[in-house]
This record gives sequence, structure tokens and C-alpha cells, in this order.
Amino acid sequence: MGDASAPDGGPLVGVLALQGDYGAHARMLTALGARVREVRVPADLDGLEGLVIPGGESTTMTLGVAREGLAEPLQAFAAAGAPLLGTCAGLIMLDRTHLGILDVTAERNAFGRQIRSFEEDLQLDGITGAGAPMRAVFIRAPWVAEHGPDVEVLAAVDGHIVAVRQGEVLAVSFHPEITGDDRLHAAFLARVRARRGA
Ligand SMILES: NC(=O)CC[C@H](N)C(=O)O
Repeated sequence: MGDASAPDGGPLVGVLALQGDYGAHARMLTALGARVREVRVPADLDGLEGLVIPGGESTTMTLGVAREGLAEPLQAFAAAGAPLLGTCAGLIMLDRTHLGILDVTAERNAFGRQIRSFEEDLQLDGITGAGAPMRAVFIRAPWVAEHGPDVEVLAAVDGHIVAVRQGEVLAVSFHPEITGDDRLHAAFLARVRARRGA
């Protein structure tokens, strides 16, 4: 109830909707056959099979997470093995100094003042495969400055890590929801469906 309608039986996934461009993620996921719920309070996580943490502004998002008491519920949701996708500020939210779900240290606004926004064609290991590269839009993007041994690097720009996977958690520095290329969201939903069938 209250969830956007989609074909019956589509996976039920959430988009953290405290701040940022969660609407674009929700549209992309819905178009891929998922049922999407906006997550604002802990109870919104009940029954979800996966979660996207969108881009936006990580300081504002952190304040929202604290205000709503969402940190522990989000950590428990991840610890239970549900697939997660974090993009841009979402990657920052997942890092060691925020929710601590990913064993990475994200550096905010890492590409600097001179190049606050840019686009790049990227091959993402395990996602673009032998297909065309993905057009990645970086907006005041972070990069992964450090990571632990369980973190798999999927892509880098000029030697700076911009896409990682750790178990069921996928995180990228860029905005995959605004280019019309839905392969990252499809990969996330494939994990959700795989876990369902397991
Ligand atoms: N596009 C984005 O999500 C930018 C992230 C932003 N620079 C932050 O630090 O939160």
C-alpha cells in the first residue's frame, strides 16, 4: 500500500528519500519492473528487498538520518544482506565515517573546484561487460581514497576509484539515474532477484 504500482511480484525496493534526486532513481527502478517505496523513517524499511541511497548533499542527508533515527536500521538492513546501491552522496553515506556499511573512505568533492562536473565513458567490471561503456555524469563527485581488502574496484578515472562493490553493496561516484542508461540499476535489481530465488 502506498507503493508505486508495478507488475505484481516485482521486487519491492526502497529509495532513501530524505534529500537529493531520489525521484529519478524511483522512476528508473519502476521502469525496470520494481515496486518502489520512498524511505523516510525506519518503518519504511520493513519488507524491503533492496535500497538505493541517491546523490544529493551528504551533510543534509546525514542530519536527516540522525533526526529520523535511521542509522542503526540502515546498518541492520545492510547486515541482513539486502542489496544496496549508493550513488555520489550515497557512496559518501555508506563509507566508514558515515554509516560504516562499506569499508571505504570517500573523499568529498574530490575532483576539485576546477572540474566540479564532468562526464566520462566508463567500463564497469561485471556491469558493462563486453557492452558499450557507460556514460557517467560526475557532479561535485567524491572518490574512494582508501578501501579494505573485501572491496572490489569496478572503475577508476585517472587512477581515482569511482565504482566499488563489497558483497551486496554497489557504490559509484557518479549519477547513473540521469543518463537513461539503466544497467547499474538493472544489476542492482538482478542481485535483489537472485537473493529472492536463493
Ligand atoms: N552529486 C552529489 O551527490 C554530490 C555529493 C556532494 N558533493 C556531497 O558531498 O554530499
